[in-house]
Amino acid sequence: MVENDLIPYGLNEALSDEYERILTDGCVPARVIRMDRGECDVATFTGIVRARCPRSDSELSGLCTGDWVGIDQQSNVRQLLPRRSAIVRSSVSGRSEGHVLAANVDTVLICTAADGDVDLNRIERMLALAWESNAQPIVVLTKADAAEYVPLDEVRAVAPGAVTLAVSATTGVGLDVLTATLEGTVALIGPSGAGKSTLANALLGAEVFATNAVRAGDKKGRHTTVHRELRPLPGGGTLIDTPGLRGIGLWDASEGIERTFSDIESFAGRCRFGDCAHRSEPGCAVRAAIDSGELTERRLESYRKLAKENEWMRARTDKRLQAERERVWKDITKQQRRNYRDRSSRR
Ligand SMILES: Nc1nc2c(ncn2[C@@H]2O[C@H](COP(=O)(O)OP(=O)(O)OP(=O)(O)O)[C@@H](O)[C@H]2O)c(=O)[nH]1
Ligand SMILES: [Zn+2]
Repeated sequence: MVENDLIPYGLNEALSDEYERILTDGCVPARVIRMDRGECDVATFTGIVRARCPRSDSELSGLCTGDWVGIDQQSNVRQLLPRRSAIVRSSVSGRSEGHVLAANVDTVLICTAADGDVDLNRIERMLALAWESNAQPIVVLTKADAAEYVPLDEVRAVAPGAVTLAVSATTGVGLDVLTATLEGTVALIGPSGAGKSTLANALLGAEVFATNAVRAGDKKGRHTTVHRELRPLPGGGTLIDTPGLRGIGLWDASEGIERTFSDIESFAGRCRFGDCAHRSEPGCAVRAAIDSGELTERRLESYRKLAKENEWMRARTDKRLQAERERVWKDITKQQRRNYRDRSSRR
């Protein structure tokens, strides 16, 4: 196998089989490692290539970092493999679609600085986004060296089903455990200052050292290669370090919310009334859990807030979708009238 092939970028047997089934004549497999207005960098069997994205009105217009594609001999992206997962946030443009930030992500690292206010609500929001994307979340408390107290237990309690770890990129504490937990393509999310870039560099290790070589003359760092968003990790797997992943507006995340709050969902299953609002109803198992200290009022409130936001987003989307459908329908009707007129005038 050549050094530049696609295996460090995550190509495996299953994907190869899929490509074999769908690749059309003259196209070769490639993975999008960076998007750039109408063009993208893709990794191919023979190295990194600049490719042209499909036109914005094409079916493939929503291409993003992490996508597996087929490119033709002129380096045009022609085909897109079905995504195993997609991190989607509400679209800034207000269109009735979510905005895909990264595709085919297997592990989402939810980063929070341990030395500041550890915001549990925000962690829950990011968990909902991660679960919804179909990736496995890992909650990472960063900068553990700088924190007097690392609230691991408090964070574990709000992240059922996810591994929660404390790390320090500075001292290296916890990095071995984290590395061993990583699976496939890894993406980092978290607020500004959470230590995402520093952690990404620590995980990339030698790779970054090679790309940010120091010039001998003035000792200034210099990027010897262009910035890539998706890079191979030294121990296998890949890492997406996408600046855009800071955004955490939810996009239709009902399932993600259910998984994030699986404890509340299971308490709720034991409430006497099926439509219990968990406020003052008799036989409410959720209130009972709060009274016994198994659940916090904060967490219930956080759940309510995210569920409400999600409902609002869905309602808005439904309205937009409706409006878009009507517009399309009107266009079709107009076109039909025109055709009809043309035909009658030709008679
Ligand atoms: N003490 C300590 N400081 C850290 C550690 N990791 C990151 N920092 C510091 O925290 C600050 C923010 O780190 P970044 O890696 O830039 O954070 P980020 O999440 O990438 O921030 P944005 O790029 O704004 O999204 C920097 O000053 C880092 O030096 C750590 O493990 N220990
Ligand atoms: Zn109830």
